Amino acid sequence: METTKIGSFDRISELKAFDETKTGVKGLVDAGITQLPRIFHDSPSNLANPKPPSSDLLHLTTIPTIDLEGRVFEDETKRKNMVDGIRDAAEKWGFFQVVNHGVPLDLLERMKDGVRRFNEQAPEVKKQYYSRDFRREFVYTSNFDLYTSSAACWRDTFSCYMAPNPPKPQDLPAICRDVMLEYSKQAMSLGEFLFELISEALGLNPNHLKDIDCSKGLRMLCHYYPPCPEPDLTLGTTKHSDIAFLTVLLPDQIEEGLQVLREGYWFDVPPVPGALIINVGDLLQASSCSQSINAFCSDLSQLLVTNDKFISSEHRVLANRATKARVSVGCFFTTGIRPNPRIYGPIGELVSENNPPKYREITVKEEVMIEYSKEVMKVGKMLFQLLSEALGLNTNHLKDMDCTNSLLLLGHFYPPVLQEQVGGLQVLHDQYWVDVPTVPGALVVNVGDLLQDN
Ligand SMILES: O=C(O)CCC(=O)C(=O)O
Ligand SMILES: [Fe+2]
Repeated sequence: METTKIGSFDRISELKAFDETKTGVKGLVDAGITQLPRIFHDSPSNLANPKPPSSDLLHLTTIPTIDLEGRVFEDETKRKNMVDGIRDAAEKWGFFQVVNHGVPLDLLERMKDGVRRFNEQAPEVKKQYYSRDFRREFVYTSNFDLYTSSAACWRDTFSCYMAPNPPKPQDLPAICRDVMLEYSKQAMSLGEFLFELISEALGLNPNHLKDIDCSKGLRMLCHYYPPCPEPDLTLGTTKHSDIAFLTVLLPDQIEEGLQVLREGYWFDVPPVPGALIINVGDLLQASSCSQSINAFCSDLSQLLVTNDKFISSEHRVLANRATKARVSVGCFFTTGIRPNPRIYGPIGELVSENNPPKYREITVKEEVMIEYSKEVMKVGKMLFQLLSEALGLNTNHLKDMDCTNSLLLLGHFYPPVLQEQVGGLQVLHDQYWVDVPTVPGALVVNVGDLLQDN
């Protein structure tokens, strides 16, 4: 089928042409396209939407909703119910919704309006923020992984680190500046309260997770999912788990679209009026991403802190089949860009003779390695598809032989002779050493012994 064959059209040129418009998928909708461009066509296996047979639904219903009423009044019985509810949800789903969370409902609406307004303003204004340079304070882009994923998603996003060092107001677009600053403060305060409840749910002192800085860094990702002309051929966000301690997600109440993977089935997250969706991220404790990154990286990716008590579930967003845009705002509690990396590892109190530590300690720098290795896995999968086709085989042939199952990451440092962009790598070709030229932003790929030995 043409849509799954990555090598059957000039994908890179089409990706570049799309990227250079700097107006994202919203720009395609404005141009009136009625067919989905090929760069967005995803594979049937990624699009599959297996639902559990009805008998299985008895024990797997839906993600729980927890009432946080009493957050302000410090009601002890209510607090115990919250803690119990969170423990159960975080162990079984890694996801829950919260109502009566204390964030003003009109602020939720104003925040979503801010995201809509940014994306729906004149293209010339938006374009000045479009970039793939994530060192910038505020970045608007379409698909962070545009050039590395096997299919682009029907989604545009803007993002910004809001804590520990909030941006200067003038670094944020005027159209959503005030509401971003106001909403992120509220999300921080809710997050701090949730980290207290989560600490208690783990049998720890309420301040434990706050004291190890889990609630200090906040990254905000605002997504815009315009109506998709062919929503059965692509996704809004592909399957992933969040690289964070905890995520507070403000969903659009109108449309469903977010799904959580549990026991191999995709569960829709139902809209609950006024609710925020909370999910455990990889740093609080991941289990799912470990399946994709093995070998050396597995003990890094299967992170830490709760020693497997809580799960970081994989989730995705279906392409928007409604007539109006769907928006969402994710607030990710993360270690952020911290000058002195602190070490995270399974919390001592959660480790015992019967429950030995499953993960070793990692530093924040290793968190970057995990993020990088996840990206490299994606590039690798795409390259193995192209290599299979180059060998005249079925696109998935090498992947099906498990060639993409494990990854060994070696970080080399050559002081002080070699410098970045200076080169140094040589390949023996016809008995001559040929320099590998430096190409800015490029990755060097080579065939290994296992793919073909001579
Ligand atoms: O848009 C959504 O509902 C979810 C987005 C998400 O999962 C993410 O940004 O990590
Ligand atoms: Fe996510």
